[in-house]
Amino acid sequence: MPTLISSRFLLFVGESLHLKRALTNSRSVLFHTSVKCMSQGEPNHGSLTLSSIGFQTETEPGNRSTSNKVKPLGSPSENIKSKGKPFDINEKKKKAVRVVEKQQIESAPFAAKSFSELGLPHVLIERLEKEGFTVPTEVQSAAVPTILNKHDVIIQSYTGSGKTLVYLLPILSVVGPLRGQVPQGNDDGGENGKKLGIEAVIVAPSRELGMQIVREFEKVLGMNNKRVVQQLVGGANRIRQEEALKKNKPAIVIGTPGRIAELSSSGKLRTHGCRYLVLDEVDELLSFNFREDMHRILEHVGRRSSADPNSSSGKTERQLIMVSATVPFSVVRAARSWGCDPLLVQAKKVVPLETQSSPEPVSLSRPSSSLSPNSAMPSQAAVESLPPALKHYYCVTRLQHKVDMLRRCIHALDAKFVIAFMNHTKQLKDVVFKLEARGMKAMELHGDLGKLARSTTLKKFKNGEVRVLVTNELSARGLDVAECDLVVNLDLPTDSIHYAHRAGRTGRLGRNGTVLTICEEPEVFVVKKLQKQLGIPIAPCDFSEGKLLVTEEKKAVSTSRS
Ligand SMILES: Nc1ncnc2c1ncn2[C@@H]1O[C@H](COP(=O)(O)OP(=O)(O)OP(=O)(O)O)[C@@H](O)[C@H]1O
Repeated sequence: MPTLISSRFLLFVGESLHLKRALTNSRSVLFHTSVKCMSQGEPNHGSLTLSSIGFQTETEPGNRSTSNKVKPLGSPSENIKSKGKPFDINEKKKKAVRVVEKQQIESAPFAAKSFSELGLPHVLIERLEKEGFTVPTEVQSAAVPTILNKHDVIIQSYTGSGKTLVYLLPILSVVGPLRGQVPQGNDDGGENGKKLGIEAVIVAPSRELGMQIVREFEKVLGMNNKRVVQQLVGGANRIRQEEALKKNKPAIVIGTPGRIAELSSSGKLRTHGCRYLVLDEVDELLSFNFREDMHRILEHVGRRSSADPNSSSGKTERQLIMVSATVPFSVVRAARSWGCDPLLVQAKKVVPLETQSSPEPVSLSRPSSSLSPNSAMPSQAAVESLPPALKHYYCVTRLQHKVDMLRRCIHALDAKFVIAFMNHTKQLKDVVFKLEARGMKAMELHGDLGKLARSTTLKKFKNGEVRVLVTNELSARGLDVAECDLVVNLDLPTDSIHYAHRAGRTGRLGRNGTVLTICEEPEVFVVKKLQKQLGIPIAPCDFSEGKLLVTEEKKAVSTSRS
């Protein structure tokens, strides 16, 4: 059902955006132009070549591209220079142009040995090194140069592979005090003391994820430059956010769809000059719940590139960056609607989106998907969404013994940071009570708690005061607790996408991690189907004498850590 609804939302957004254009002015024709722009290229279903991504030495019609030089990936300063020029968003006649430098994607360093290979400014690399970031991950190696070359992109890579830095680095290369050609010490985000307004909007589906992204930006920016970024998450004091926007004039805002849309509607957040729109956990942001807010954001944050080359709206062409570990076909469709010639970037490949032609069965994301005939097929949306080193198990027990099984598993694996997922908020308290009664420190985390309670709980979990975080889908996406060594499904996730995001809270950035699904006998076939959809082994297990025993094929093999 959620997929059906979200695809309806997409149709609604797509239709209404186009309809609006058609009704308001003659720009309706331009929609067709932009569609053409997306389908004109030669059919190419392999890796990119210069011609397949439309490399040309002439200026394209309209103002889409004005650059006629290909810069090799190894000339960082050139790359930065060409796009770092300040622009005056108030000068309406002078349309802001996003210069797309076509690049030879094959030369992307899919496993760069250092950040300096990626075309980032020196001052930014220095900051990264100070914070302990020395070697880029594979997806960072592939995606950072692609984004620096101004392509609209979908970034798909498994959980915990560092997708936040994938967009953070290109943005900070161009926006704020660490950008390429600005002398150090000028922390106003612009040249000659001029403020440039909001240049990047980053949208995340939950407050926790929004705040986490803010902290990642602040970490890289350093203490003295924190004010370049402003959080705009829901639940926080709106007046204070408005005052901070006025006073600090941040270049980058990060928030949840509701609060960003609210501030935009009230005129307190001006984003027409925005150059980057990032949708983190994009498949979640496309859900029905966010439809109106996302519609507002997509309409008001910059201007879709090539949507309207002759527009006099005064809006800047924005670069669209969509990110998730799971990319259902709805995201591909959305990227085609809202972006221009978007590329799909994965850890080891960069391909044009036209190659993603076959929509997966709609049933995939439905809660009932596990029962559908197609559900035993590997899911394009969810494969390669999980770190390969994760270990997956399931065990069978009665409903009333689930918490006891959870406790036995924690002891057997000597797990220190455990996240236990359930489907219904009301049941979380009961599990916390049972664990605490047996001397195991636990706390619940869900959306009905206030902002302060949520952040206090998370803080206590992160600093080790709480061993088990009992939570619902709220914590399934994006939450980054490096030490988390065990994820337990006390209730089955609704589908493989939800399984992937829950499981991905452990085993982050190459660490070890275990995922245990505790189910009842009649649910075992669902686990088998999840296993096939995700393309991973989920081994049956049991716990005996403080050890985890794999019970497959009647063999009992001890895999205890101790
Ligand atoms: N190159 C790097 N070197 C060291 N640490 C890194 C690097 N890149 C990212 N990290 C760290 O790895 C952790 C995971 O990164 P991040 O949360 O961006 O992953 P993700 O792919 O977005 O995960 P998810 O899909 O679950 O949201 C973070 O703590 C981040 O600071």
